[in-house]
Amino acid sequence: MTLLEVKGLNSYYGDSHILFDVGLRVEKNEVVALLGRNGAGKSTTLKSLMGVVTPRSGSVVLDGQQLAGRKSHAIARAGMQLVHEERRIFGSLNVEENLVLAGLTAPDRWPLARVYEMFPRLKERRTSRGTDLSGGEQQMLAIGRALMRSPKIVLLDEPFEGLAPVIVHDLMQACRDLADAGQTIVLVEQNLAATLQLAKRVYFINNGHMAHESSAAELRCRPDILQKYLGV
Ligand SMILES: Nc1ncnc2c1ncn2[C@@H]1O[C@H](COP(=O)(O)OP(=O)(O)OP(=O)(O)O)[C@@H](O)[C@H]1O
Repeated sequence: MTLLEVKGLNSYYGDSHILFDVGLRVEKNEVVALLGRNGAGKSTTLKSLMGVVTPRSGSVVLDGQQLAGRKSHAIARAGMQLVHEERRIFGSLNVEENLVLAGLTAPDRWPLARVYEMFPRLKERRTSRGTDLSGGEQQMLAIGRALMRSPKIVLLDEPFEGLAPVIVHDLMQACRDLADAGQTIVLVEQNLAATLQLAKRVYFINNGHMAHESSAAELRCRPDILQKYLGV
């Protein structure tokens, strides 16, 4: 079943046309990745889905509901969550307060215990303030906050960026558990190995245009595609 269907998305920053008729589809329970060179438009795509950037035209249908043109808070209520690259958490609040606050206005929410089961590290650190967390813990908290709202779909913008390999390993495991539990995810990530381990399908975006779609399995034996769209 298709959970998210995006068609003909055009987004701008001021007069700069950034996304050109972007389209993509995500099945329920699927992990889909969006890859592309720096500045290709990956973050802008996620922001356009979430209403952080308002697309000038196009359609974003989540579970039968048209979301294009709506405000982010309305899109969040409809079941979408974006975990920003810059991990928006409250530094002065502790882990548990951050989580509880995230769930407060949600129409539906995960029990705290379920987030702690997914991220045991957050349970250990539940009384620590946001500012006292490591980068990896902050990322776990940012994802945990999104999960508190029981989203139909989570958009992850470079979750592994700037993290030490050992932390990436732990976070990867948590993301895999999340995917195995049926969470639908759209992932933007520079770490190709991690992306291909998590995602089932991959879209390549090039200069704001959706350029190619491939299964992760195919990509593992087609370095030419990676070379063409990522230069790696
Ligand atoms: N707030 C902004 N105002 C103006 N232009 C922007 C803004 N944010 C991004 N851009 C431009 O839009 C284009 C797409 O940027 P975007 O951040 O979506 O790319 P990306 O694929 O996520 O790249 P990266 O991997 O470097 O994060 C780039 O040319 C970028 O310079």
